[in-house]
Amino acid sequence: MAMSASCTTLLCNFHSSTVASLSPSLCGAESSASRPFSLNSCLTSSSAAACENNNGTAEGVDNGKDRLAKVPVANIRNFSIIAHIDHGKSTLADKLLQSTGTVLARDMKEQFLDNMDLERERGITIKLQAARMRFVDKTGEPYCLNLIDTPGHVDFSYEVSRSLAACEGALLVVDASQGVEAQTLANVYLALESNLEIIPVLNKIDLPGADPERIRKEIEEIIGLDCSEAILCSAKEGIGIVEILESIVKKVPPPKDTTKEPLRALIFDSYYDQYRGVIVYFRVMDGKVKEGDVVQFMASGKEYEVGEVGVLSPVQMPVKELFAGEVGYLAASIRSVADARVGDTITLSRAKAEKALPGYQEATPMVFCGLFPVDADQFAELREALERLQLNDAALQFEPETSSAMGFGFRCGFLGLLHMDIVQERLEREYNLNLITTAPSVVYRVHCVDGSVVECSNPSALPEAGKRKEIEEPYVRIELLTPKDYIGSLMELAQERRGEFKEMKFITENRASLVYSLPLGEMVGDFFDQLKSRSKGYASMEYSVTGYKESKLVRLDILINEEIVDPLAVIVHRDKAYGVGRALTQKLKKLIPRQLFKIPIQACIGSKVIASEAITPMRKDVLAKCYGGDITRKKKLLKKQAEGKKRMKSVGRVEVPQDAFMAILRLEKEVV
Ligand SMILES: Nc1nc2c(ncn2[C@@H]2O[C@H](COP(=O)(O)OP(=O)(O)OP(=O)(O)O)[C@@H](O)[C@H]2O)c(=O)[nH]1
Repeated sequence: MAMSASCTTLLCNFHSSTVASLSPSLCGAESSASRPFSLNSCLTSSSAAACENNNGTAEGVDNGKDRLAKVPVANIRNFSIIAHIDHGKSTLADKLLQSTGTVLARDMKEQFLDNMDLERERGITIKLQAARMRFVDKTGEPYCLNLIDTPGHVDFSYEVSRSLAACEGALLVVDASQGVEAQTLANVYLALESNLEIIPVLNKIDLPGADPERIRKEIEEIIGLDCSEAILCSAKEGIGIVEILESIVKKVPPPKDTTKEPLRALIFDSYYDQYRGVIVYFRVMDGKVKEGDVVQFMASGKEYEVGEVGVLSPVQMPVKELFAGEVGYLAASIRSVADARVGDTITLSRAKAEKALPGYQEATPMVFCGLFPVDADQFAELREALERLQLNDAALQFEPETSSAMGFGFRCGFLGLLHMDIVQERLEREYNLNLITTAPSVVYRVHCVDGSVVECSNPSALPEAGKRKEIEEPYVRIELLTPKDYIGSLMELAQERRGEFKEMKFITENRASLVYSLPLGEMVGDFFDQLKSRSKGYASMEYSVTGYKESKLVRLDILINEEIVDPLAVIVHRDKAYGVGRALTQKLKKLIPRQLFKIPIQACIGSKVIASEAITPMRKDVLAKCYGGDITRKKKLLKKQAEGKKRMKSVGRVEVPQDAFMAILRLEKEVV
């Protein structure tokens, strides 16, 4: 997966004074916001003369801060920051960049590494980024530190694992007022699998509720990590930052100098740049790579000639060559991120490595939904927008879908719900599309009587009852960490969602871990919201897909005004079908606006109606209260009404609003 935050945005975020400070020759260059790529082309010329490499060391542009000065491999440190969401990873990364002079404080937009607008708004890191810093330790020895940022959401754990595999060490950031959370655990396990040196950092010690001693013990008990030297830090106030840098230098081992071996470089990120093709971020594990080399991406088999290699400081700065241990980028006019996927190994085409680096996985979408343009004329635009997003996001899948109720649209596959949300939001925001989205569904495996097996991600396409032998659905192992007061309500939640209890452990006196096996289909939707609301925000969760299991599932069809509305069809467990049918028809009755005629709403399994409601006729006359007079006021009211109708889809003669297509996700209270 590669979500599409890009260095385009990164460059745009630079203040023109930063541009000037990077290279004197850039003074007076066009604003990076208006011409994001002018910065890079300028850097190409300024750096060409300055880059010289020998015996596995890196040398680059001296921009006045020696940021890219030459250091031996023994003085390189590659590290990551792992943390639960909101424990302060991005704030700490910002402070590390500032205190090493990599980015000047005055140019620092808060959370520099989270550079995509959506990330900023949601306060979460979706996309990984990397930055090279120069740090001189207290003995006066200069070091090159490469920070590889990781996304902080369960949807992207594969990316986390790849960026960790590119490092030798990791800072484990734990909020000193909150303690260990589910995501902390999941990430620590990933780091341990990659044999990383882990440095515990207790963040937010400035908060009145911080209790570093308690959290120190908690980490030791739960993770078994020695925390006697854990660093006390307040990323916000800049406390403990130098100690962290010293500790990285002291504890994280340097990369091995394997420059003489055939090239193997691990891709931990890539994004599509419309002018230069895909830009690949990688760590050279063995060998070396330079401009002009023909490289092969071992998983995709594609070969390209390298047009540029460089380092991230954090803007891209071309260098002549990158050696084992170094982190950098390359551009090779690659057409799509699918050719250079995260986790793939880059090797030289003329001197191939025997084996690719371990750990590569294809991205498999887990959640699907239908996207339909409200205005049928926007179908071509939607296709183009999806194609453009896909250039940058190898995990996004889509194929055309036709629905009798909705017309032409696309069935799209995503890694998880966050991924789905982001893609939808980008389509609407960046491509100005007005979309109707159907409720998310998982992929069901249907065994048919004729012996065939059909994978079905669209409830309305589920084979007829008579043709099916059994249906399997994906299951996840879910671990919930919660204060003990909420154990009861979370167990209730898991049981309502057909969870099978696996184990419960008290990880400290007050906090428990609950493990369930749960159908993924029950988790898409509002599970996370429910978890947060039932635990007053204190519980956290982590899940991984374990496989498929047979379930007694049925397809529930919804008829509005006697017409089947296929995007409203849902696959539910047989025991829940009546409750869901009743709740869904009641909910739709509330959501669909009254019309001039009576509208029956029915829920059916096959031809059997299991619940029905009716919307009584009435015309909503927005002008009813507007006696006489002012035409402008009337126009305003009518315009408002028309705007409200924008996100509606006509199904036959009935206008169905967007909310109705998501009604299934908000039924919990109603379903018994
Ligand atoms: N009081 C205090 N607040 C902090 C500190 N560090 C971070 N914060 C705040 O905690 C919130 C979350 O910080 P982020 O840096 O965005 O957390 P994150 O771990 O990067 O979150 P994701 O990007 O979602 O993974 C922000 O409001 C920060 O201002 C700290 O040392 N003290």
